[in-house]
Amino acid sequence: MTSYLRSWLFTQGAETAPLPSPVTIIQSPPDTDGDTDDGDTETVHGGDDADDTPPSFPGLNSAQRLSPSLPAPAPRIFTDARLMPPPPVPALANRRPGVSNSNSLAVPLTTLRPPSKPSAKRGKVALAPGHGPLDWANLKKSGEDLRGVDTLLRVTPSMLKQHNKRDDAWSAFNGKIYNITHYLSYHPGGEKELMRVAGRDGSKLFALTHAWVNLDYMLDGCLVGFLVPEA
Ligand code: HEM
Repeated sequence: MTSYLRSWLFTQGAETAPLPSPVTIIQSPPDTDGDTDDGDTETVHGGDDADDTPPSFPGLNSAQRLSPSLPAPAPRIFTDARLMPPPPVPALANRRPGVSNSNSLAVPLTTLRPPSKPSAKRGKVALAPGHGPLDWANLKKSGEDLRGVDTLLRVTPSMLKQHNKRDDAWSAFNGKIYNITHYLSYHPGGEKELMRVAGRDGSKLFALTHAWVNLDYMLDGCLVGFLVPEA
């Protein structure tokens, strides 16, 4: 093939025309029949048969070359958010304090209620030195008699009423009678507050003030007996 072309070139005016450069690209008119493999190559190689010339890109006849050169559209990049919608908001995130949620796994309503505003009346008092909670715990362990009675008693309301003094104070809490005399100076709310229930049933006031306090544990060494109706 190459030798044929070379001989053709030489016979067509070898005397006047200079020799073609070793590699010459000759652009042929567009192939009308679309047949590109018929041996009519567009490139003529000089020298040997080695073909190291990269192909034209885009191809000489490609539609890309024919179309007006428009800027390439920016690639559309889909982010994760576009491809995958955000997860649904969990039901617990929508809950409102104090509002019932039909979801059975919801936190119990009692824990969703907003905390009550602290009352202006409430407040801890400065306890005397040696009268902190740990001191009270140590006093209970000391074995000192905090009850003032030998055996547990059946206490009627009228009996209870007689123990309403600072140095002899009993009070009823949930059916149990406690001698609160020794505890008065250890009470974080102050003696005065605690004395309000001396000689009477303090269950309601206690529950309204600080129901979370473990009274039965704190005063276990002060148990006097049990509240019973009048005979
Ligand atoms: C004998 C039964 C009682 C015991 C064992 C007791 C025990 C306590 C304890 C442990 C605290 C500290 C609570 C805390 O830091 O969270 C406290 C605080 C207080 N208590 Fe009592 N209490 C008793 C009865 C009462 C009663 C009947 C009243 C009301 C008349 C009362 C009024 C207060 C007040 C106002 C405080 C301060 C609350 C605060 O920290 O804001 N306590 N009490």
